[in-house]
Amino acid sequence: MSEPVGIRVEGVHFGYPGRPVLRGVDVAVEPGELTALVGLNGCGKSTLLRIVAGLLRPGEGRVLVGGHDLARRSRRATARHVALLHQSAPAVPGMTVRQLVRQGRYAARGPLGMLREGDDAVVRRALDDVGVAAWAERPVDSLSGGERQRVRLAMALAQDTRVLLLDEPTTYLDLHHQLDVLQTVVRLREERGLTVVMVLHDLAHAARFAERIVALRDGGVVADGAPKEVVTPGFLADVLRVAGRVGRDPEGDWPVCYPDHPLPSSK
Ligand SMILES: Nc1ncnc2c1ncn2[C@@H]1O[C@H](COP(=O)(O)OP(=O)(O)OP(=O)(O)O)[C@@H](O)[C@H]1O
Repeated sequence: MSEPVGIRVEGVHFGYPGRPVLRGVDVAVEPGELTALVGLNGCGKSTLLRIVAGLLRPGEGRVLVGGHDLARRSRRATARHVALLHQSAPAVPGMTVRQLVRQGRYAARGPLGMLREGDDAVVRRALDDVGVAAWAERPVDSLSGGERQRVRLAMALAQDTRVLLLDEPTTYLDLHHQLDVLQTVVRLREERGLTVVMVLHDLAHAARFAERIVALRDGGVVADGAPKEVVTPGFLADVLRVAGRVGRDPEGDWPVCYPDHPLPSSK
C-alpha cells in the first residue's frame, strides 16, 4: 500500500458565466481521511469535486493534492492521482461494462493510447471490488439505474488513484446496495490507503460512514468537523434548511437525525 495523500483547497473562487458559485473555499483533507461533503442542491458540491479532480480551474485560489499544485499539472496527469465518480458517465450505445470500466485506464495509458500490461488485471479487480464482474460482457445500456451506478464506481476504481472523489455514489441504489457500496468504499480506503471525499445527501450515511463532514453554503464552508461535533439541530437548520432533532445511535458513537419539516428557503 502506498502512502495516502492529502488535499488542500485554498481560497478557491469559481463561477460559471454570470453565476458565482464558490467564494473563497478552504478545506484541508488529511491523508487517508473519509470526508462527506454536504449542502443544499446547487450549493457547489459537484463543482468543488470537479475542481479537485482538475476538470475545472478555479478563478482564484489553488488546490494541492499530495502537495502538488493542480495548476501545474495537465488534466491527464491529475487523473493518475485523482478519480471522480461522475453523476453520469457517457456510455456509447452497445458499449459493454468491461469496455466502459477500461476507459478508467485512460490516464494510465502509454503515449499512443495503448493499454499497458497489468491494465486488464486492474479492470478485473475493479469489477470484482464492486461485485459487477458477472455483467462484464453486458451492454451498459441494458443495465438498471442502480446497476449502472455500481459500474460507474468500478470505472472510477479502475483509475487506481490514491484519491477517490464520489459524487452521490448511492444515487439510484436500494438500501442494501447503498450500504454495500459505502462499506466497500470504507474497506478499500483501509486496504489501499485511499483518501475519499464523497457528496452525500443522506445525512444518516454521512454521519455513520464519514470521519468528517464538510458543509457548503453561500459559496463557502459553514461547518467542518467530526459528525458528532457538527451535526446539531442548528446544523440541520442552517445547512440543510430542515427543522429536526438530533440523537445518538444507541450502539455507535454517531449522531442520528430526526428531520421534522423543511424550513422556508433562504433564497
Ligand atoms: N455547466 C454549468 N454552467 C452553468 N451553471 C452551472 C453549470 N454546472 C452547474 N451550474 C450551476 O452552479 C451551481 C452549483 O452547481 P453544482 O452542480 O456544483 O451544485 P451541487 O451542490 O452539486 O448540487 P446538487 O446537490 O443539486 O447536485 C448551480 O446553481 C448550478 O445550476
